[in-house]
Amino acid sequence: MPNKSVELSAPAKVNYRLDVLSKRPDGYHDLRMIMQRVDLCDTIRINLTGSTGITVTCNRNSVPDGPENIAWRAAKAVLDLSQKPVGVAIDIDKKIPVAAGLGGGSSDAATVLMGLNNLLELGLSTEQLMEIGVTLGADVPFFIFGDTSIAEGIGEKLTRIEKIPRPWIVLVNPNVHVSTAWVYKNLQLTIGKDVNTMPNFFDNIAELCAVLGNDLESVTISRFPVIRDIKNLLIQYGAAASLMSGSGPTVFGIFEDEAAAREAAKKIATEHNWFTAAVKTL
Ligand SMILES: C[C@](O)(CO)[C@H](O)COP(=O)(O)OP(=O)(O)OC[C@H]1O[C@@H](n2ccc(N)nc2=O)[C@H](O)[C@@H]1O
Ligand SMILES: Nc1ncnc2c1ncn2[C@@H]1O[C@H](COP(=O)(O)OP(=O)(O)OP(=O)(O)O)[C@@H](O)[C@H]1O
Repeated sequence: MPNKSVELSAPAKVNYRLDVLSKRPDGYHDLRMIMQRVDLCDTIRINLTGSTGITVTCNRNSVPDGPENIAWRAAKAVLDLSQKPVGVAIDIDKKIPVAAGLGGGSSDAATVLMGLNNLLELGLSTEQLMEIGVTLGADVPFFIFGDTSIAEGIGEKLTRIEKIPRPWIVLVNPNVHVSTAWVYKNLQLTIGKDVNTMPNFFDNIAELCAVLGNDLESVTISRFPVIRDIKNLLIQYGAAASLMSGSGPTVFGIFEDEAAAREAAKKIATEHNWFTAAVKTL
């Protein structure tokens, strides 16, 4: 069994829409979101080792390497379940900004769950992997599900979007870290929020742009006003719409085509010392 290994891509996500519906007794919030994967990926190398135990290495100092790493906890969950006498060495080549609203840690964890399921030949179904995933983090099931989805519950109830355009996206991150827990804690819930169902069919980019929204945006902007400046800059440089992703601070702009996205990303990167990337939607 040992000496088997695999190298996998763990993509980032953006939230096209994030409605917070209510606060639950357990402190989490019921949400309704539209989630989309984008082609900005961490590379995850998973090696089965002869000795037992889990190690995580990463090219970024700010990412923890022990049990605090969500990828470590994903490996632990699978090893506990499998009862096989193997160890796991995980190496993360981080490309996704950390604590950025792009779901990087969640995607790493989902990739480890799926990768180990294959390497150890456990035969766990997508549903079983998603059930393990939600015990690690609310965004993890989405990355196992894969497709562009409406996510409900705390993020674990996923419905495939029937039709949606695949625009280019420009990501801009002003190099500050945002704590997701802090954002939810500082959110003032709107009483009597409209909880109508979310559309799951979009004919074109205009229809998609019309539905964009994020209830967490004003909370994070109150702490980091630069997010509003980035939203405006993306529109100025040709985005059809712009929005903060997840709990932020990363802002994304929607572009019809690759050339326009790359041009906007280049201008912003030249003018500002921010993380900037033009990426495809997956
Ligand atoms: C902001 C989003 O990224 C949008 O996709 C997610 O809602 C957050 O997903 P995540 O980072 O995987 O979340 P977790 O690691 O499970 O939770 C981090 C913290 O966010 C808060 N949290 C998260 C999800 C949720 N539905 N309600 C919450 O209130 C909780 O305070 C929790 O302690
Ligand atoms: N594999 C990992 N990659 C990145 N951060 C990790 C990882 N494991 C643990 N962390 C910790 O988790 C925190 C959140 O990181 P992450 O990049 O997942 O946030 P995020 O992009 O805001 O996620 P979300 O969009 O789900 O809220 C960081 O402060 C980091 O220290």
